[in-house]
Order: sequence, then C-alpha cells, then structure tokens
Amino acid sequence: MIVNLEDLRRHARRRLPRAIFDFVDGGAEDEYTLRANRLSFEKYAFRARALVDVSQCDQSTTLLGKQLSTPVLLAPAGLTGLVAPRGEVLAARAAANKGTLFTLSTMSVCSIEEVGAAVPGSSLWFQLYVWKDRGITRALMERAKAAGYHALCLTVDVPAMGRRERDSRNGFTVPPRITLFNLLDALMHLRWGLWMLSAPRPTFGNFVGTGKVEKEDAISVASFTNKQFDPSVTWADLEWIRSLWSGPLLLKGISCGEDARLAVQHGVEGLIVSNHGGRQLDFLPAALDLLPEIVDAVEGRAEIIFDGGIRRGSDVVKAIALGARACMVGRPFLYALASQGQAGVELMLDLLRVEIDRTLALIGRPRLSQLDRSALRFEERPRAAEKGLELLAANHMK
Ligand SMILES: Cc1cc2nc3c(=O)[nH]c(=O)nc-3n(C[C@H](O)[C@H](O)[C@H](O)COP(=O)(O)O)c2cc1C
Ligand SMILES: CC(C)CC(=O)C(=O)O
Repeated sequence: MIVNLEDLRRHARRRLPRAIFDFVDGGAEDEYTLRANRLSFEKYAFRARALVDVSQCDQSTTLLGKQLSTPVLLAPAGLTGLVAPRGEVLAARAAANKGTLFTLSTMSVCSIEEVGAAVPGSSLWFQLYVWKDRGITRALMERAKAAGYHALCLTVDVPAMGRRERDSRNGFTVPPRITLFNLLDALMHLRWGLWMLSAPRPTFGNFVGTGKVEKEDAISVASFTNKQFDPSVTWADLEWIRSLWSGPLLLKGISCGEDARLAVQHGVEGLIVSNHGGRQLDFLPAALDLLPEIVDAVEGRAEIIFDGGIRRGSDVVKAIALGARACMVGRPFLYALASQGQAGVELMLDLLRVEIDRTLALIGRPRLSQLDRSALRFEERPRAAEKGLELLAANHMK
C-alpha cells in the first residue's frame, strides 16, 4: 500500500534491477551529503498559530511568470527512460496534468523533440550541460527553443562527475551491458525487463546521430560525461549562453552566497539551490542548510528554487518558509515512475499536494505568501537527527 513517498521508494527497490535502483538512489563517495539532505529537515520544527480560518488552503503560486497549481516541480534527471520506457514523456505528462513543470535533462533517453511534442512547451524547462563541442551545446539550446521549452536551467555543479561508488561496484553502463548477472537481475525484475524490451535500447537520446553515442558501446556515465562535458566553463560563458537563449535563465547547483551574488550580477532570473541530491561533491552541507545564506545574498533579485531531500509536504513548507519560491523533487518522481509509470508520478504529486495543504492548515498559514522564518523553530539539538546519523553510519559500515 502506498501512503507516502517512502512507500514509492520501497516499491521501486523491488521493481528495478539493482544497478538501476542504485544509480537513482545513490550519492557520491560516503553519501554524507545524501544523508544530510534528509536529516537537515529535522533541524526545523514549526511554530503553529491557532484559530485561523484555514478552510481554503491555497498552494498555487507563480514562478518566472507562470501560474502553477503547486510549488513542486520535477527536477532534471538523466536516464529517466531507464526507469520506465519513455520515462521522460510519462513524467512530463504527469507534471502537465497536475499543473506543474517538468525539466528535461540534457542526458535524457527521450529526445528534446519527443518530449516537446508530448506536452505544451509552457510546462517544460530544459537543463543544459555544456559540452566541449560548443556546436553541440549551441544545437541543444536551439532545439529546446524550437520545441517551445520555456526556461533554460544551466547546471553548474558538474565540472567533473561525482564518484558514485555504487555505480562502480555494479559495473553500471549506458546502455546496460548484457552480462549474465544483468540478465539474471532482469529476469528477477521481469516487469521492468519486459517493459524495456518494448522500447529501443536506451541511450542518451539527444545525441543520436551526432556520432557521440554511436561510437560508445556500454560506457560508464562518469567516463562518458568526463570525456564530453567542458570543465573550463566560467562566468564569462554565461554571456554566450544568454546570446543564444532569449527566455528565462536559471543556474542550478549554486551553493554559496558569493556565487548567488555573482549570478544576480549576471542577470539570471532564477537560482536552484542544490547539491545535486548529494551526487556530486560529498561533504557539501545539506541543501536546506545552504538556503538561508543564499536567500540573504539574493535579496529578492532572482527567484529561488530549492532541491535536495524533499520527501514530505512539510519539507516543501519548510524550504518556502526559509525563502524558496518553489522546490524540485528528483528521486521521488523516479521511484514513482518505477512503481506505476505516469500514474505513479501523478500519485506522488498528489501525495505531496495533500501533505502541503494539511501542513498549511495545521500551522495556521493557508497561503504560501504567509510563510516566512517566523513559521519555524530552529531545533538547537536535533536529537533524532543525531541518532539517525549514528544509525545510518552504522548501517553503512556493515
Ligand atoms: C538519477 C538522477 C539523475 C540526475 N540527473 C541530473 C541531470 O541530468 N542534470 C541535473 O542538473 N541534475 C540531475 N540530477 C539531480 C537532480 O536534478 C536534483 O538536483 C536532485 O535529485 C534533488 O535531490 P532529491 O533526489 O533528493 O530530490 C539527477 C538526480 C538523480 C537522482
Ligand atoms: C546521466 C548523468 C550525467 C546525470 C546526472 O547528472 C546525475 O546522475 O546526477
């Protein structure tokens, strides 16, 4: 039975082959940041007001000029189409049906055009990684523009791919290598195996025909991206990106006040405060702990989106109270896709919607605009968090 997002994770764990589940679920190195992302929410409790009319809670909002029915968006996730066939199309449809946005990763299985044709461009953002081959980078932006995507989200926290040790242990490659273990694993996860047989062999769909993926047979994500992504990108390149993209521009992966101020000086419309879900630099602080410094640095000059560890509606309310305008979720929508395809993603968004409404009612602030830091208490000693860290560390050592 599915009553919350953790249930979707459990479902996904049963449904997906080990290497695919670990690719989605895992983080970098010791996974400190991955664990911290969750535990940081325990540092905050609520200050609730009583006897407020909460008969009409309203979580609708606007983001970069677009009306949204909820402040929860779907984060870019490479290889979503490995979790369910045509996974990006299914997730984009779910987001559009629920009045919110889907962000397509540069590293998607379905192409920019396929997703663009499935839903209105107004409910789509495109996430950009800058390739060494600037012709390819330029073409990605032109294709997203031609397909009607509303905003461009440049990810800035991958100058090198984080080391995901679960992927190394599992020998995870794209496309998945056909080995005896992988065949057995697929047989033990027959629904996923049959699903995948119904789709073309998954690869990085935006690069088919460019010669970049055809040559590569079964390569690790880190080897591929370290070969293709440009580690020399600097603030100066933003001007070039700006000259090619006329819509709203956001930077994803900003993690300190200095960079937030620079981003504003460069005229970006939005920032995504994120540590890439703990998949890049291990021992970055929990994403929630990055938020106040960045909100203070931005001083309202750009819209701030938060991601990292959101698993409850109350987490969304806390991030908004700390100054975010909206939140992205990554793994939860991938677990949901693995569990029930498009219907699973819609269910995940519904679960969060109900939890957000209930939290707003219980704290006596029926609208998002009424949320600020006075809605929270900082827990001096988050005892549950300390205990949780000890337990998780103990599990990790087993
Ligand atoms: C499987 C997977 C693939 C991801 N791929 C990308 C990507 O291609 N581009 C990107 O900017 N972020 C990527 N991310 C990071 C997410 O956009 C997001 O920052 C992160 O998942 C948020 O944390 P959460 O999973 O705890 O919600 C990926 C995350 C996961 C789990
Ligand atoms: C396929 C990868 C490059 C996607 C990514 O950014 C990630 O796994 O975090």
